[in-house]
Amino acid sequence: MNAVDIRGVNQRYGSMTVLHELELRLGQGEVLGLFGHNGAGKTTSMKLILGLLAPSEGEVWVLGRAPNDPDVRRQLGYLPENVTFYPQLSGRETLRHFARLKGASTKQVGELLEQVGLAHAADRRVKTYSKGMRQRLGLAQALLGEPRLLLLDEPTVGLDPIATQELYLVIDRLRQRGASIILCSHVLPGVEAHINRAAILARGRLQAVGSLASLRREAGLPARIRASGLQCSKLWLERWRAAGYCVRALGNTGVEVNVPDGLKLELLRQLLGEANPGDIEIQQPSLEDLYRFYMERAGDVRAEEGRV
Ligand SMILES: Nc1ncnc2c1ncn2[C@@H]1O[C@H](COP(=O)(O)OP(=O)(O)OP(=O)(O)O)[C@@H](O)[C@H]1O
Repeated sequence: MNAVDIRGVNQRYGSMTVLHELELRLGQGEVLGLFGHNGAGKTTSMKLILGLLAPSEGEVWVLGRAPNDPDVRRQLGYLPENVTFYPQLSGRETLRHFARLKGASTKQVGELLEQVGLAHAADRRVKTYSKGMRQRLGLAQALLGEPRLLLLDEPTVGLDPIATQELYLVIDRLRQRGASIILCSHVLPGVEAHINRAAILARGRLQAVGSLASLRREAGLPARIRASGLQCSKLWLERWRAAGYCVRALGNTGVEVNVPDGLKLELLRQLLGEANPGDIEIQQPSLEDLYRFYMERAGDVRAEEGRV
């Protein structure tokens, strides 16, 4: 049984269709990154999973049942994009309040505050919390009741780099415990190591879904090899340019070459066998490179939104 099964969903607001033939599955214990431009349909997809919207056409199944089934709701944790709390309550009181609403045990509260790094501020009023602290409290709220499925909308907004890393570690731990997670984000750097698959949505259509390795294969984007400390870098520049590679000099002794994935090892063998580089750096296409590729393939979204 999948944690989430979205089959052939078209979603309309009035006469506007914002999701087209959406097919998306989330396996148990899997972390899926859902990425897309503003207005791509990420929050709408989340609302369908939460049972806050019924699909105009198609089916949505969550943990094998209808999304609005009360049993499913108890097993769901949600961190909304703009999380708000009662400013007069302390962090601890806030979590207790949400635990009662959710029918979860309040015994977890102390442990959760510890887990998100808020134990020291547990009894301070939320109005004195920084944005990052409120975001972490939002995450603790989503974790109440040990949900089997977590939906995190922009969880790293407002977090500093160390707090962001800590949040990813929490996600890793939850995955190890078998939770299934959908993580929506505009912040791509750093997230790739913490997701199993990425789904890229543009204009309400799923452009790609898969592991980073499979998206790299499908997109066919080149890897970048940088060699430095070469005695005859000009020779390598000319040789690779003649072979049709995109290549540029890096200072007097370095070369950068863009090479299709299948030819990467061959070029590395040449370099190591025939030259004596001081250092070699290999850069695979990043999640940002892949995102850009699929967005461009979907058409210029910014033009449609009137931003260019
Ligand atoms: N209640 C609504 N009524 C009408 N249109 C809506 C409503 N909610 C969203 N939309 C439209 O649906 C489309 C998808 O919106 P959605 O909020 O799902 O996008 P998103 O990918 O979450 O965007 P963002 O990254 O900006 O949060 C947008 O064109 C948006 O204007």
